[in-house]
Amino acid sequence: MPCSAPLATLPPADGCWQPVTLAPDMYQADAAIDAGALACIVVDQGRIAWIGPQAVLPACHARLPRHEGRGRLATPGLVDCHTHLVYGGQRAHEFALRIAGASYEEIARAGGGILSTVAATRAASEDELLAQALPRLQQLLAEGVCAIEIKSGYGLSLVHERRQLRVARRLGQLCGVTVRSTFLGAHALPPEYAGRSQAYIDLVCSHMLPALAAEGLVDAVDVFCERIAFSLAETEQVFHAARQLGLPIKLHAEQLSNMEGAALAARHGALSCDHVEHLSANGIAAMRAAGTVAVLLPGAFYTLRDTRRPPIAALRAAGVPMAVSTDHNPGSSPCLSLLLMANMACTLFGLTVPEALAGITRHAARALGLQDTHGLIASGRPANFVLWPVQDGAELAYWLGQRPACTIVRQGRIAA
Ligand SMILES: N=CN[C@@H](CCC(=O)O)C(=O)O
Ligand SMILES: [Zn+2]
Repeated sequence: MPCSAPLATLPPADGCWQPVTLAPDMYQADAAIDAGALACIVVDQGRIAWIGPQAVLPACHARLPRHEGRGRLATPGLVDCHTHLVYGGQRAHEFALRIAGASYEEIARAGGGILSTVAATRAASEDELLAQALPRLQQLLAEGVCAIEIKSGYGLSLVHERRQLRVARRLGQLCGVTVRSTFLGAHALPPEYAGRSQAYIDLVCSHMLPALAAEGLVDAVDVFCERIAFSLAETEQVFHAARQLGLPIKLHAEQLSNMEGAALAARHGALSCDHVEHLSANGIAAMRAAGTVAVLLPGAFYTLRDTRRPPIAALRAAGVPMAVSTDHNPGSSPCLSLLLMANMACTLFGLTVPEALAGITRHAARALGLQDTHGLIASGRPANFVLWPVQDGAELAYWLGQRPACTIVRQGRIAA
């Protein structure tokens, strides 16, 4: 599997990758490339050193080894910007309950849903969580993912949230992939705090978050703002705590109802608001003003057989960047294909193909604050790109359940 070998043992990608074609809007060339012209990507010491037409490759790069590009289509490494990849167990029985007519909210209110995964996650050791998450990550990486967000939120106590975040860090090291870890302690009310929501949020803000941040385990902070989770006031309290620690924020916003969480998050400078099926005009305006990314999660929409689509036309008209992610989790989106999500963003939500491809690269990188290093092929950046055996970028969103045999350069190494 692609990440079972330590990154350092994989062959370096240094050299001239040619000939390749470059997907439009996914690169910044150092010399103008005519549409469809064969190009070259130069990697030196693990970084992209030059991009341009083969014909004008600077002599200084000619000494580098040559890698066969076979005319393949080059895109940046994919970015999966919203996952809950580390957890114990699975929830297939809830799938059966929903098919029989129960709703996600009803299952959650009856003590299932997120809380059933909390029980399974707490029961697992750190090594067990790692062993369960690793094959999931490997599947995503095999499809070209080069950066991924992993949230906590199935521990809901200091010791158990720490365990999830530590596994996220270990996965990044083990697989040589950029992992952004997001603290989602305010994902659900743990059973031992039933009826004491404010006390739990106080614990999250004054104890759990500062301790985990001090251990270097937190890159961003998220909240599930919803009628089955946390209120607007509780959400804002977590945002204040995050900002005091200088941590960026994100929000699970307007998934099942309009809580006006997106507007609140945007006012706090959120990197992203995610789900957003019930997003209001007010929320869109605030996101536009703040430059907040809308992260679309068609896997959850599909799995929960939702009928309310995110307001794509209004987001597009406002110029709010739209990212697309798997939302991999055992309840609402047990999905391990970002390309399938690009397909569904088109078919279910009405994104254009270029929008969907920007959604799993450039805009997804921005949703993680990684816009300067990921999501675009450009000189000076770490070498993260994929060479696809297709002629047309539309093929990436077109095939259903097919994993193209691609060449993957991740963190300057040939990973596949
Ligand atoms: N909506 C909240 N959190 C997850 C689902 C978590 C679960 O059901 O386990 C989501 O993003 O869809
Ligand atoms: Zn989520």
